[in-house]
Amino acid sequence: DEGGGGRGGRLENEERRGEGGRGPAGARSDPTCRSRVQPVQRSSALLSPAVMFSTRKTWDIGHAPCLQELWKKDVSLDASSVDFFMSDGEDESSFLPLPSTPFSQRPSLTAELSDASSQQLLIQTLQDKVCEFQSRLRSEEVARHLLVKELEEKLLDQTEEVERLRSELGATDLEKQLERLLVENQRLKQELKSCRCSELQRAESAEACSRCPHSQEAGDLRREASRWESQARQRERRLLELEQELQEKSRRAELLQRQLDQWRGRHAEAEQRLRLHLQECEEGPVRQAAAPPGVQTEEAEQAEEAGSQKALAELQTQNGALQEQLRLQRQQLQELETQLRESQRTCTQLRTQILVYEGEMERAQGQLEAEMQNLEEEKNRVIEEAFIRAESEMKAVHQNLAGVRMNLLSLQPALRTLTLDYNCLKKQVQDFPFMLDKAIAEAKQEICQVIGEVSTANQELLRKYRREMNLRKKCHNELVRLKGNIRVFCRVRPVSQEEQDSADAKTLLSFDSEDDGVLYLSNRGKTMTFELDKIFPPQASQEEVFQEVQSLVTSCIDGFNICIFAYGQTGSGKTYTMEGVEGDPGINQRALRLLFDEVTEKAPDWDYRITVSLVEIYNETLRDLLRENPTDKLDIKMNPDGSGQLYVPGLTEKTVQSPEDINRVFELGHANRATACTNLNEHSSRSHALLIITVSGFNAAAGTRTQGRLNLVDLAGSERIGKSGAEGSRLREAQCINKSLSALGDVISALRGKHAHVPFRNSRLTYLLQDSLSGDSKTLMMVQVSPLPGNMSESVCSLKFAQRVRSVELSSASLSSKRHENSSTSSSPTHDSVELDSPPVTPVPLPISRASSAGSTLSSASRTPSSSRRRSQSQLAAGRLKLTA
Ligand SMILES: Nc1ncnc2c1ncn2[C@@H]1O[C@H](COP(=O)(O)OP(=O)(O)OP(=O)(O)O)[C@@H](O)[C@H]1O
Repeated sequence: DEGGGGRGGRLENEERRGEGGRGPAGARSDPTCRSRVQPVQRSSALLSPAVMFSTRKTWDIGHAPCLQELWKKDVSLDASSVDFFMSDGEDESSFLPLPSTPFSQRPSLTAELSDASSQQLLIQTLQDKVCEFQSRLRSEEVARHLLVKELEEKLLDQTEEVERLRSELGATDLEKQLERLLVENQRLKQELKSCRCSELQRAESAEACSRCPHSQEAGDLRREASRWESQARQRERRLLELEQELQEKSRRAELLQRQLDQWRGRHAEAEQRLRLHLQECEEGPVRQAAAPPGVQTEEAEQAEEAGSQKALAELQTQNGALQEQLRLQRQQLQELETQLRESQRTCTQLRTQILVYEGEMERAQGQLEAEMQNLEEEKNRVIEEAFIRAESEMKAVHQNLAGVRMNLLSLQPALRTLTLDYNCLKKQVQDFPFMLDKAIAEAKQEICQVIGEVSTANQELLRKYRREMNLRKKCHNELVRLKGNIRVFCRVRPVSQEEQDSADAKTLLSFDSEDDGVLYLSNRGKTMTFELDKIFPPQASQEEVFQEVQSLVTSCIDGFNICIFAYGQTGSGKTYTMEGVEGDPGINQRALRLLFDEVTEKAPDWDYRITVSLVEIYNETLRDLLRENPTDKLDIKMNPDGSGQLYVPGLTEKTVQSPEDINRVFELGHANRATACTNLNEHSSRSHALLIITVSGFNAAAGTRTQGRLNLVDLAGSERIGKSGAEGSRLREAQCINKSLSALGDVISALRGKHAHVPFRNSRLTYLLQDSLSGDSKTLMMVQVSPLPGNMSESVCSLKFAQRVRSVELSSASLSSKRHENSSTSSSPTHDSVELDSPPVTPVPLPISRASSAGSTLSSASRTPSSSRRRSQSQLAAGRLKLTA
């Protein structure tokens, strides 16, 4: 670079000196030549390094002289001949017609030189001048030869300089670099191809190892490789551009070469013209010398001298033209030098760019090699991992394959069986629609047949059911007729806490552990035995008591009329048994709840309606406790519908559908009973309280209707008037109570004695309960007894009342032997000694009524020896019933 720069600096200095040396003539430039040169300079400035480096041939511009030496020679030439050549400033056009002008003036010159002597002198002079001119021409020719030689040498030097510059500028290195880059490019292409192959292999291995955990890394590597591929493609494109630029430079060098050749041609033509002109100049004096002497005069000599002067002027003009040509050639040389400098600068730039590109290429190559190395290592690593994994997987697959083969061998028989089953099932499935249709048709036919049979059976069942119902009713009636419809229970209340503290707490009652129908009473050293249907000791719970009566309650649903009386002295526990206390209800609430449950159970077939009335009988006055004004008196009348049944006009009947309704009814009854008296406890002791439950049922399927009535009666206290010592209103109360209780005893006696007349009308109580006491109705008398010795007399009266009823019952003719046995038991010595102030029961033999009704049987839990005895009687009666049926 320093040598090139130095040469460039020297050339510029010499160019400046040359311009200064040429003076005004150098300042005049040919516009055509300038216009011809300038486009070339512009195009050379636009040449790119890529064109210059495209091929070496573009720089083969032939032999050229060194411009520096040429310039030095040119300067020396210019110093020796400038005064001669620069004497005239005519332009180039005046030089060209030079040969014609001397020959056109030469005949006039010959005519004027007539004088021989003068002509000889003139000729001699002219010869001398010609000789002088010839010598000068020769010298000029020599100078021109020298100039041409110098120009040729300059061209040679220039060519050599160009060659040298080419070598110095490293054209060969550039070509080597280019070749190296091409080789590198080929190598990169090969590597790229191998990378693509390896990528393909990697992709195949990735497909083979679809579960490879390095698939992500392989994807990254592929993206990196594609990035490098794109960079390589960019560099390839850059190389192509450089090649194109080099080709362009080559074309430019060829153009310069052609211009140089043209310039040489023009130079040769000019030289040829100069030679011809010199030859003509030499021939002119010779021809003049050949003309006849003696005719020359002084005038001729003068004319010849004028002609010589003119010729000399012409020669000077020609010399000026030649000088002008020389100046143009110098100018062209300067232009060529300028182009050369441009080329040198371009070469320098190209070299710099090449160095930069080389650096980039080396860096890129380094990066690419490192990436390739990394990729190769990564590829090898991934391949190794994949290989190891594939090996392990292959092992597992082989093992699985072996297991599968074993399974296959073992499964083949099963498969055959399954195939057979499948074919069989397939055939069955194919046949299934036809079979299904056939089965459906058969099923329809069977269903129709069964429906017909069921319908017929239903009709038959319905007929049988109705017959059975009638039979059942007949049997029940017969049973009632045979066994009686009144049952007598006794319940002994416990001693309260206050009563236990007193001295009178010792009870005189005892129970038979083996017979729940026997009660012993010790009085004055004597023991009385009372035998009833059931005796509840003090520890008997409300539930146990209700279990004994619930069969009676449920028979109400079947359409029977039921009466349950609580009989006993005041404070013996009647209200407790019937109503109960809070949290432990008595028979009333339990009966209603049981009825609800039974009705709900039969609901699908039966539609039941339960109504409730609450009535109080006080001093033979009937009052409705569910009425708004409970003090109103009610009357009992014969039903005007001609059914012969009684009814109470205006009696409130509340429909109950839930236990909540029951609670509301009882609360209302209690409230009305409390408002009608000053002392509720005393009032309740002196009045009868009746809960009348009516159950009406309708069976739509059977078309049957039932209606049963359950009368739950809490009777007034049964203590004797004499003992109580009552007077006035209390006496009247006691009389009314005695009257009604006596009437009840009379009615029961008449019913059991099957008297033609039953005195129902003797009291409001019996009159109101007439329908529930007559016919196939059932009655339970719950005799309440106090265990206290102080109440012993009343307890004995109550028990004797119950015993008498039962004695009458056992006096039936059908059971005469049993009655005799029982009579001997009951007529114990102590029995007769007890004073009986109980209601006046008519001592008429009553039918036996100790067994349960057809719709109500005693619970198995209460079966005792006594119960077994009673059961044997029931079986006997049932046998008779069967015979009757
Ligand atoms: N089986 C029993 N268990 C526990 N306590 C009872 C039992 N029977 C009665 N009692 C209690 O004895 C007391 C008197 O009972 P209750 O009022 O029922 O007699 P009563 O015969 O109805 O009297 P009244 O004729 O005055 O109505 C009450 O406090 C009652 O709680």
